[in-house]
Amino acid sequence: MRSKEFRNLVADLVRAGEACEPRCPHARECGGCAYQDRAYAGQVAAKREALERLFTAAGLSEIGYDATTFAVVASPDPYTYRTRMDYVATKGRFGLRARGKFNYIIELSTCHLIPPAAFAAAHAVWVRANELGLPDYNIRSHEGFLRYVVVRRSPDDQLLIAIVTAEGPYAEAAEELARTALAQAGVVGFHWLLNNTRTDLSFGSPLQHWGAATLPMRVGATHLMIGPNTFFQNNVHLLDHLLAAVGEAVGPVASVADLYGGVGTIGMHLAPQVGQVISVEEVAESAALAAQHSVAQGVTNLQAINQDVLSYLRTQAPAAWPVAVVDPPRIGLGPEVCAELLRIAPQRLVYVSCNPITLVEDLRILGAHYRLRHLTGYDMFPHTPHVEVLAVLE
Ligand SMILES: C[S@@+](CC[C@H](N)C(=O)[O-])C[C@H]1O[C@@H](n2cnc3c(N)ncnc32)[C@H](O)[C@@H]1O
Repeated sequence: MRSKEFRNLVADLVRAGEACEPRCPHARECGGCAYQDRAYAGQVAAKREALERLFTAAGLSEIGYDATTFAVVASPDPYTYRTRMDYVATKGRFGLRARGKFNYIIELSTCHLIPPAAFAAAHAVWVRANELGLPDYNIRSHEGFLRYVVVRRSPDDQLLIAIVTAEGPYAEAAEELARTALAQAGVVGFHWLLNNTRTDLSFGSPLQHWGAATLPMRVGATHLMIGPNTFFQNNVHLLDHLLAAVGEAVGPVASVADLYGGVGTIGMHLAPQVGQVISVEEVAESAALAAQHSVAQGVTNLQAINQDVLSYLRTQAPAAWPVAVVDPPRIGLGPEVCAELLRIAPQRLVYVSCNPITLVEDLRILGAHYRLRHLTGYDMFPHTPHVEVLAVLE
């Protein structure tokens, strides 16, 4: 099954579920939420059914998949769950893309994917930008300045705001936007990021910041920090559950490789229960934050390595560590990383996947030497077709 086919299958199954009144007035047209008009329990059941069909069609039962025990864990709250929202500023509108229409932005007066205060802070920056006469960015003609207002939000509702802009003579206005942002409830810092390319990305190189440079993210007993560009797990309500399941799957081992380690969210969680964590991450800023987190909290058994996973694996001897956790981006591990894992052959692989299609491709390769011991879905992205899966192989 291809990604598009899987998305369509999820959509068809969700649409066949029980209807409900969406909480958001924009839900029927906004691309941010596709399924708010379907009861949440039905959304979770539909994702379970879609995954079950995917895994069965892929023949995963040959490596130990058991449809009778497979479940998808619901988000404790399907609203206000996100740690990041990227609102587009273009052609006098501030909001998200219309469903199925890349170039049309729905003007949002509210958004239920983040807490009201987080939306209000981002919106206040947009309102002030208009008062200052700051031109927004035209995504067709590529003229203008303000491209995105990004809000990063911590589990305890502190906020980091960023504007992503093209180049322009607006340093004073940016300063004024920073003042506005920092006056909003919960905002600890404001970043000005430059994206001077034609590529429509809500990331950019840091130009200047006001207030705190990073946002404190407390996850369970762990204290982490993220910058405006750094990856962080998406769902504040379900993250503890996912981390607990990863911890249980890893167990009290001598060492664990945390591959695609990011800022150390999983590695720091595992550090108290294992002898050593080796966290491997290719983005320098994230790897540096993982190292800072361990130093700041007196964690002496986490080593943060700034390297591409494949090149790191090529330096490792067979049985280098008894357990590896892999949490790759949507493209998955791919054949080369899988081949290296098969060569090193840790006793257990704990795979956190944000893309079931690439997970299945990787599991078919890893199935040459591994059996599936556990498979659970996590609905980290309510109201969207996305779903996370945790797979444990031995
Ligand atoms: C899905 S995120 C997981 C991050 C982390 N495990 C967490 O829980 O926050 C994937 C991470 O892999 C990193 N990454 C992507 N490709 C990589 C590669 N080839 N080698 C190392 N890290 C990579 C990304 O920068 C990102 O931080």
